[in-house]
Amino acid sequence: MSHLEVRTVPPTFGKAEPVLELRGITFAYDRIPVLEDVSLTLHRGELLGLVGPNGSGKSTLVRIALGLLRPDAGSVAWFGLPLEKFRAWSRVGYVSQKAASFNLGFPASVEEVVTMGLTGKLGLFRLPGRREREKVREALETVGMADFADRPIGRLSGGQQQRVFIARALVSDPEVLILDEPTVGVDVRSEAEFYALLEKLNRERKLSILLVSHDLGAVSERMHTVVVLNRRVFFAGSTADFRARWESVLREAYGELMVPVAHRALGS
Ligand SMILES: Nc1ncnc2c1ncn2[C@@H]1O[C@H](COP(=O)(O)OP(=O)(O)OP(=O)(O)O)[C@@H](O)[C@H]1O
Repeated sequence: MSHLEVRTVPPTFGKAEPVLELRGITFAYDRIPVLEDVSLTLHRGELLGLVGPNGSGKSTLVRIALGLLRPDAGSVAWFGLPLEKFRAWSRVGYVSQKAASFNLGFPASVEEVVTMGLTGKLGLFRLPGRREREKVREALETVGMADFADRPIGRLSGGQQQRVFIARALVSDPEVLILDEPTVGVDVRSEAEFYALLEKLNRERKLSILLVSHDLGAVSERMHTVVVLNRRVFFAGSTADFRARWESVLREAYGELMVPVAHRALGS
């Protein structure tokens, strides 16, 4: 992927409004420490890649950001409001790691699955009206899945399912999207399309995106900023800065073994 243009951080990020701010997050499952003094800021309009080896605490950090787990220390703020006071969750779209391995026997149609993304706005038992159905269609069009609206979700490929789950997260018009390893089990072509979709959403809908990923190559080329996590933060900055010193960062964060692998992934 080395032929792709390397993006740098738009200089406005430093001044852009923070969408999500994690400060000094420390967390342990029982007594096993998983995160130590982790800070991370996602600004408006930023494409941020959160990378780290297996078990480095990425999903845990996301779950803390979403208020699904309570940190032992540190704070979370959304749009400048402390998590405890933040209620406007329709501003935040989330696609979990498990979305790509959806139960193939699940009978709901693509349209129904995306409509579920409106539950917060609709209430559980109200049927969607014309306006809501338009929103669902619009979200499916954005991800290129409008032709599949009537198809049972279980009869789609992993990459197609992933797009449907992104549509479900988009249907409430969020300002930020959190994606936890959504390209697991997806082929290279779908992966390239996936990054193109993220760029489109960022450009056209001004979405801020936090992407959890293992793919150092794609993240360092397609995102604006990168955070390298392994219990603590080993790097946070622009992808251009990361590419200038990735070898020492990865040696520290992942260990020596990762360096030759990363050489291939980063195409250098
Ligand atoms: N519910 C849990 N109870 C106890 N330990 C857990 C739990 N969930 C995760 N862990 C442990 O916490 C650590 C961090 O896990 P986490 O899922 O946050 O890592 P990750 O970086 O997202 O990993 P991966 O890249 O493999 O998805 C791991 O050692 C994991 O085994």
